[in-house]
Amino acid sequence: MEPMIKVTQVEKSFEAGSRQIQVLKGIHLELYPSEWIIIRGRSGSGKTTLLNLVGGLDVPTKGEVYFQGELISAWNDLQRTRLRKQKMGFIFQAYALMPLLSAWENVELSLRMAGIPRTDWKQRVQHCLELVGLSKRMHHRPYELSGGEQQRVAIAKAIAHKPQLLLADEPTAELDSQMGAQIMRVFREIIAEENVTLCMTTHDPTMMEVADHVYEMADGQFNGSSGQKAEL
Ligand SMILES: Nc1ncnc2c1ncn2[C@@H]1O[C@H](COP(=O)(O)OP(=O)(O)OP(=O)(O)O)[C@@H](O)[C@H]1O
Repeated sequence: MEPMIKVTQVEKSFEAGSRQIQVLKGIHLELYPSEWIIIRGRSGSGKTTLLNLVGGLDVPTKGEVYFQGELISAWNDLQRTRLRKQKMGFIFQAYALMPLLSAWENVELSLRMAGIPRTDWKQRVQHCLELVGLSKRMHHRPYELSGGEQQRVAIAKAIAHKPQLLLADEPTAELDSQMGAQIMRVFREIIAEENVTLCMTTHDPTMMEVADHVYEMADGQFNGSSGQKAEL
């Protein structure tokens, strides 16, 4: 089977005044369809930088990033934006919901932005909100929801247009451990139901056993991989 994502010998440096800071120092990563991987590491180790490269938000200084066999690190901004819009969904630490819109309207907005025909909205919004366990809170606005519920709306939004790859940057950082575990269960269900592939970052050691693979990032490099799937 061909990997969905392949990262080969990737390096990334940033200019800081007259200095160059090398943040990624030779990363190799393969992510297969319907797999769930976690990139774990301390703050500043380079997790977000790597996720941005996998999601085509940025390009490496050296090395290659492939998506479904296409060398996306050589693509221009417009091509990468189009790819993100069609095939990827993003989830962040802060839930990024529209505060005046209900959960339902937030998910609907995501379908509108993705250019999905209006006739498909109702069924898809309902399905996504049910999938994240919010069937009883569909018409609540974000301020009427707990942090965990808001993050679940954000997940419903991110999967609404049926992306193949889901990228989640510290999705549980703002939540207590119980709500964090609930988000992990939601992810597992989404992978099973929607055949989505998930790449997420965390610095929480308790999250490790849920994924297919855990990559430990330290100072811009992987310390080897580990981790076995466990029951939630
Ligand atoms: N655009 C940029 N310009 C300069 N330095 C940057 C830039 N983006 C990231 N860095 C630096 O790269 C290093 C790694 O940042 P990154 O956000 O990837 O780490 P992280 O592991 O995701 O950390 P956190 O868990 O705190 O989000 C940090 O030292 C950061 O300051």
